[in-house]
Amino acid sequence: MAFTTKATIASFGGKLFKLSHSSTVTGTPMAVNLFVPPQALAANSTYKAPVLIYLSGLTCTPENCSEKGFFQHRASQLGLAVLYPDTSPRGLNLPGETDSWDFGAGAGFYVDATQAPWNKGYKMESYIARELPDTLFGDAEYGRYLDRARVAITGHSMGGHGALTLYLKYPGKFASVSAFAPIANPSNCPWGEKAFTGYLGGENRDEWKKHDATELVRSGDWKGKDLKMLIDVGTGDNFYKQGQLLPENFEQAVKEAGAEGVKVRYQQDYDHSYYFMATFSDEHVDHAAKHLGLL
Ligand SMILES: N[C@@H](CCC(=O)N[C@@H](CS)C(=O)NCC(=O)O)C(=O)O
Repeated sequence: MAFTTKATIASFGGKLFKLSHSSTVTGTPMAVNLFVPPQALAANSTYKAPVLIYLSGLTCTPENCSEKGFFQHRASQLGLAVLYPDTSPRGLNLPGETDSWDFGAGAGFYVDATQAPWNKGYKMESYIARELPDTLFGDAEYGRYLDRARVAITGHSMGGHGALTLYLKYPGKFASVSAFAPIANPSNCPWGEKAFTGYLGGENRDEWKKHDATELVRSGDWKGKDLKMLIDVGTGDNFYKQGQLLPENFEQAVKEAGAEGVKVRYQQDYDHSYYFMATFSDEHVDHAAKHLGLL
């Protein structure tokens, strides 16, 4: 069994499993929470739940969204599993790793670092896109609840950047994508510039483009393609007002690329907090469920 079960918690008729496993990619133990809906848990059930991966934002662990995002509410009704990974390796003890809240621990940015010392373990792209799903779906205890062929992705802020970029980088891997307040053009905002300088190198701006949702849309052949994408941004979000998110740049790139199926909604007065996610999580679950064949 690849996972150690730290806790099992009843939630909305299903179970939230708090897990830990040893990651080869990061070289550390990784915490991850998994919500399994009641349909898959019922005695003698052969139901395999499709999976929605939720990528969290800066400073988060798997707990933030499990406790106050309320994705379990609608996921339980529809028979959807939700996977909440961590946002970085923990405990590598790299110099400066815990000095700031927007870089290093809790701020892995869902890229594979190329720069020392971060290239030792800060490989969150490989971890989320490959190692975690491979390990989970192959696991004797937890894999049996899940349908590995039906996976969608969502995320918040840094995790919204992760969801959009992984979706665009790995066509076909995820049935749909959604995002709350995503860092949509990291090459042009302070959070992204700091992270990409540290993880990818300040001189490598061409490399940055491969990890920037706006640039990935700009450079790809998306004309007439249905991107199956839902994005919500709160107009009362201070990070939006400070220019950290830049969803308008993303919208402009989508328009120029001629892509279809991208819905960006500006939600009046909502801020950057989990009050915002909890308000719209049912709708983001429905978006994923539609593309996973559950609605
Ligand atoms: N620590 C930062 C805020 C960081 C922040 O807002 N993080 C967001 C993601 S970008 C979050 O989800 N925080 C955890 C929470 O609200 O539970 C500050 O002091 O301004």
